[in-house]
Amino acid sequence: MKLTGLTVIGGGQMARALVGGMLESGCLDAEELTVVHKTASTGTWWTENHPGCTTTTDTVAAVASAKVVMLAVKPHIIAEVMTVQDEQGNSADWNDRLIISIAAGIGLDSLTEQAGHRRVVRVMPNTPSLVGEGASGFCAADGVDDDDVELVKTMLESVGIAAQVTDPQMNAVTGVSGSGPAYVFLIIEALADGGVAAGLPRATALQLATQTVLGAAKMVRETGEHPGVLKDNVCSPGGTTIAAMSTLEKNAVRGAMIQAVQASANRSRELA
Ligand SMILES: NC(=O)C1=CN([C@@H]2O[C@H](COP(=O)(O)OP(=O)(O)OC[C@H]3O[C@@H](n4cnc5c(N)ncnc54)[C@H](O)[C@@H]3O)[C@@H](O)[C@H]2O)C=CC1
Ligand SMILES: O=C(O)[C@@H]1CCC=N1
Repeated sequence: MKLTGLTVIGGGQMARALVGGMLESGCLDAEELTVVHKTASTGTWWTENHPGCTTTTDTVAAVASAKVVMLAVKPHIIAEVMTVQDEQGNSADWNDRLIISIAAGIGLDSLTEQAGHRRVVRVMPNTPSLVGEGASGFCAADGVDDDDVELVKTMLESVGIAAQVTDPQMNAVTGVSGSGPAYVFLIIEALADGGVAAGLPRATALQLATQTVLGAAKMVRETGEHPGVLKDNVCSPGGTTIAAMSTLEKNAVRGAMIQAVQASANRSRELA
């Protein structure tokens, strides 16, 4: 299934990753994409990186020409976008369009009220969508039919995996996978720092750290084993790893990670 008539409002980091991944996967052609941007440099980025797409600052016209509208601005800009008017004072017509919001925190009740209809899907994607390894959660309002759900799943699965959850669970999705790449980037950076501290050249340490995270994630996914079992398999009795694990537990890394997820989920609730 190909996506046609997509207008994306806000062409920043997440739109670049998600829509960039969809274009790369072939689920969307650049000719079917319109990006509404605020700054000239963002418009230039899209036309240079995805030739064939349309860029504009006219939200009202871009909504009028769309079948599907993706809201990819910061949460506090959503209300401004939904009530935008053009120079002639015409408002955007959100009717007859599937609305997909990727804004953290903004729930379906608020989105449907602002859209004036209930054909609305809330998505929480993540930036690895850019390389086809995204993890997205989504929930749909009751005006969304099975075809729309299939379309959204096709779109998200073209860049990774997609899990359908409830609207309240979207905050937890934000804590785990929306914000999650940042935690993992921090871990990779810290692993590499440790390698440098132990005497490795920076480039070698970063290469080994990156591949280790990739390999460990792939093992969990492909073996289906519980991560605790896989961890135990690395810990030789009296060996190096259990010495390291003891240090990680003393420094409460497990608790820190749980609290990080909760902090992100709580912040997502606050953004509502
Ligand atoms: N960055 C991430 O990893 C993720 C972000 N999100 C959500 O995606 C949304 C966008 O976040 P980012 O891409 O990180 O932010 P960003 O700041 O990189 O992108 C937002 C873009 O919207 C533009 N913009 C502002 N007002 C506008 C308007 N009236 N019309 C058109 N464009 C306008 C800005 O100039 C900017 O280019 C947020 O709601 C965020 O919660 C969701 C999942 C992950
Ligand atoms: O930090 C943020 O608010 C956004 C939402 C999830 C990831 N980035």
